[in-house]
Amino acid sequence: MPVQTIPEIPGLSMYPEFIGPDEQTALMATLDGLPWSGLGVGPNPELKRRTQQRGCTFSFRYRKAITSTEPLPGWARDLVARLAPLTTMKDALNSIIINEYQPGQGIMPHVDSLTAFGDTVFALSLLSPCVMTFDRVGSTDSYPIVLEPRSLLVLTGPARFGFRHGISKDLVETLGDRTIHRERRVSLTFRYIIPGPCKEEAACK
Ligand SMILES: O=C(O)CCC(=O)C(=O)O
Ligand SMILES: [Fe+2]
Repeated sequence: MPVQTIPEIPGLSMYPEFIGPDEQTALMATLDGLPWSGLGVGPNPELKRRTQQRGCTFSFRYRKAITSTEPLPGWARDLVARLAPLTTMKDALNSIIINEYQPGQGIMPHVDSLTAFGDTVFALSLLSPCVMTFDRVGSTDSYPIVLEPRSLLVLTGPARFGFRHGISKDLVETLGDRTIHRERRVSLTFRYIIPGPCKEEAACK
C-alpha cells in the first residue's frame, strides 16, 4: 500500500486511495441510512456539525466514554481489519466518530485528548477534499496538507501528540496551485477509547 509521509510532521502517514470509489459510495449509503447526532441531538448535542458514533460512545461534555464496549458494526469490520496492521498500538480500535462537514463547517485546531484516546488515530476522508492544518504545539510552525477523498490519515507519535490539527470553515481554500471549493465532506475517525474520565484540564477534543 503506497504511503506518503511529511518530514516536518513525524508520525504522520497518508495512504491515498485507501478505499475505492465503489466502497466510498457504499459507505456513504450506509452512513446516510443511519441516524445522525450533533446539532441539538445527543449524545453530543452541543457539536455544531452532524456526527455519528459507533462502538464505544464518547461524550465531549462529560469528558468520558458513556457506553461500555459496544461492538463495532458489521459494516466497519473489514475497514478496521485493514487498519490494525498499520499501527503498533496494542489496544484494539473500539470507536468510530463520523463527522460531517457541510460548506462553512470545520473543526477547531486541537490535539485529540491524550488521556481519553489511544496513541494512534486514523481518519478516513470521504467526498469533498479539504485542507487540514497542523500547528506544532509551542511554536508558530504551521503545515497545511490536503485531505483527499478516500485517503486515510494515520497520526501517531509527534503528529498525534505534538501538533494541533484543524479544518477551516472557508468555502474556498488554496494550497499552492490547488484551489478547493469545499463541498460536503464526511470523515470517519477510528480510535481506541481509554476507559475512565479524560484527565486533562483543557476541554476534551
Ligand atoms: O475530519 C477529520 O478528518 C478529523 C476529525 C478530527 O480531528 C477528530 O475527530 O478528532
Ligand atoms: Fe482530531
